[in-house]
Amino acid sequence: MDYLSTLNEPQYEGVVNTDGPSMIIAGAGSGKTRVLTFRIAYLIQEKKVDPFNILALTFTNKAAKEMRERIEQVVGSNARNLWMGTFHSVFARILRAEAEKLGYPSNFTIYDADDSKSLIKTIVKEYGLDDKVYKPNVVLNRISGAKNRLVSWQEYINNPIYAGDDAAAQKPEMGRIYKTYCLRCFKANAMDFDDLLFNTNVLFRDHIDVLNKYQQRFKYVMVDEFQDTNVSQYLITKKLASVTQNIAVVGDDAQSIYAFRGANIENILNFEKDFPDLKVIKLEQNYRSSQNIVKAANSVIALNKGQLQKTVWTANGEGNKIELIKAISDNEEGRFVASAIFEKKASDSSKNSDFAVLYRTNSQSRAIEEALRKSGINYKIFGGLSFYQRKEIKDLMAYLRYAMNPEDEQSFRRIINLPKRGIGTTSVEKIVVAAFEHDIPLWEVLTNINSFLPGRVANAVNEFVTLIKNFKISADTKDAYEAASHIAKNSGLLKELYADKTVEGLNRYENVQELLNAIKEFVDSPDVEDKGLGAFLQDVALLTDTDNDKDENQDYVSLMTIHSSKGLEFNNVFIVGLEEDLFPSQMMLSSRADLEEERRLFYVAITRAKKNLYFSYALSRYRFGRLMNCEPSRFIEEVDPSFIFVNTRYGSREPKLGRSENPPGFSSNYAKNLIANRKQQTQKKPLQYHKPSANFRPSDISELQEGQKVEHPKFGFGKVRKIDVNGANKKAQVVFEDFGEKTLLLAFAKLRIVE
Ligand SMILES: Nc1ncnc2c1ncn2[C@@H]1O[C@H](COP(=O)(O)OP(=O)(O)OP(=O)(O)O)[C@@H](O)[C@H]1O
Ligand SMILES: [Mg+2]
Repeated sequence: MDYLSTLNEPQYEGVVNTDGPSMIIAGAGSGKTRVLTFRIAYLIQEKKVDPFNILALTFTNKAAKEMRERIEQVVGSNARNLWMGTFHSVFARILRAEAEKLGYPSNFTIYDADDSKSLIKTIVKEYGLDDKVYKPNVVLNRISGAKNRLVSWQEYINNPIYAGDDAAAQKPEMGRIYKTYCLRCFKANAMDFDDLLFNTNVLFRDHIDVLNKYQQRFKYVMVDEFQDTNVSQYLITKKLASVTQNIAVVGDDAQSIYAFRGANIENILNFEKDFPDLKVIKLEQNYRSSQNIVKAANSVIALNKGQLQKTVWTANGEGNKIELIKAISDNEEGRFVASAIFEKKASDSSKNSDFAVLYRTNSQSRAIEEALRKSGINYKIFGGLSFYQRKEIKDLMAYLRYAMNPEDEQSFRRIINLPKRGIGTTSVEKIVVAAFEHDIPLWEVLTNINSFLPGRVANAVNEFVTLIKNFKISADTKDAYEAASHIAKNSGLLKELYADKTVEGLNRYENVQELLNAIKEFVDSPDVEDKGLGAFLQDVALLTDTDNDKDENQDYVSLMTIHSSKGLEFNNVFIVGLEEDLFPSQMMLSSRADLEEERRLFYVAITRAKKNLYFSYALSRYRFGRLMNCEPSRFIEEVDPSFIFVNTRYGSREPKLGRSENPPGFSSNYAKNLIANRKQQTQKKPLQYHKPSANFRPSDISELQEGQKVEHPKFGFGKVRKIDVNGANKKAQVVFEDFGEKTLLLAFAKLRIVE
């Protein structure tokens, strides 16, 4: 068995000790995921366990897919029957099978965060409450928090301790909104993401026979990234494994980064209590990264007080130091990243897929994206406004969802007047309220609309009903692709998009075609058993940020948030935007616990790198629509400086922003300056614009030359780097002393030529 011979001693223990509970809490890159993968292969191949009896819970569907592929390499296609996926996808599947026990039909809809928010908005409005007090986001977070602690709306209302004592909880109507939200979801045959876990808990609590069935089925349970499970997820796992006790969990407390979403690090302690026969396995050797990277990561995480003691070392070579790059602006940062990738590819023939750019927030991708595009480097953004969040895609998806479930209120609202049928929002409200007040299904109101609305609108609704009935037949009788094509065509959506001949319109049309392609692919895939529309919709509803991996065979640089990068590895990693208030995030500075979570996030980012790691920061950046002056992140300074090298080749243009010129981490004064600056500047101010000189008069710039010095009324003095005569739009690229490079359209630019 050659795959076992590649394991070190404790990894081997983790693989072959398949009976009874075990837990591996170990540092990044030490092979935890690999142990789980091999353990499954071992169960199937050596222990002759039927894959049907194995359940493996991963953090993303992508991780599940990769594990499955690796297992298939060992055991062959037999691995297909494994149950492996995210908590949400596995339990959505169980809930579909058992839905009627909870009073749901099996074709229930899964509401995404937008659906949930818009439902909350509606409820807040219906109650005549102020949506500045009851912000949909805040309310949703609160409801989500309650569900993840398994606090039902009844408990929330009856027992104020559940509501908590923070500002959000003090709002008196929160309980009522929670209640109505749940009732409306139920009525719409819909579950939100948190319900998938909450309802699984209810199912296993109230239906012992069902629990027994799954306990017997899943004889071996495994959980990756255990540190990020919440209470609700933990309870489900615990219950499933409580009979056989064959459970293995792996994780790293130093990588716990979802406390803000209810992940509970105490699950590690609970696990020890709940499974007293536990075998604890330690992995200490990191196989992923160079010495420099491992040591740098250790030096950072050592600053956290609340960590379990762990050793992480590597036998890998020393490797290169971390390169630190300073940029004047976010755009320049993007260009540096692009140049560094370009040069690295040229020097050692790396592929695009060897690179990842990691950032704290999705909005940072813009500058990086632009620079990569200009350099002709293929890239892909994970997360953010993904394909499935685009309007035209959501529109068609709403039709598909509605054809499956005519009680789905959010989809109904989206499509009832799309394309326009003359059914206004007042009529829509009347319909929804009628269903609620009479306590009848929405579909019943629609099919008896003449009793509720006056003639003209009623006629329009009747036409809509006929259309949906027709769609329903096709959803019930055809495969997902045929049904979706039929619906796209006959709903009028495609026609409307086709009629729009603008570039955006064309794009939208192509996006819809692309969705149909994706459905075709789904239907054609040998891994898919159920080829119906419902199965496809469920698949899409449960996509996680890193899943959207359609063009797998292409070679691209990965752009993603650090949160999404968990568990992944790349030869070369850029951590960009290492600036105070961005990373660590401004919102995470209020308590030591929050700052420690940010630091763990930094640790996760560092440990994604195998060979080369780059840090970058910009001295100014557009945020919230304003140009902000930024300071380098404290995290840069927290890395032991002996592992860092300042790359002045990229960051050579010194800005004049009154900052300390010392690169972070290199001078003992640096920390003092940083602290002093931070105290002075608790509130970030936008950069001061230039005051034009007294003799400022715009010059005739039709003759503007490269190399000339100019004055701009806002950006001050600068030098013309390049003039671009491309068609009618003559542009100048000017490097301003204080604002970095700007591209100005000469037809509009007010410039004084100084010399
Ligand atoms: N014994 C080994 N021999 C060779 N390579 C190994 C060994 N163990 C792990 N690796 C490799 O090290 C890398 C990290 O392993 P893995 O992803 O399983 O670590 P992990 O502990 O799950 O990391 P993370 O905490 O980031 O999720 C992988 O490329 C894996 O193939
Ligand atoms: Mg892992």
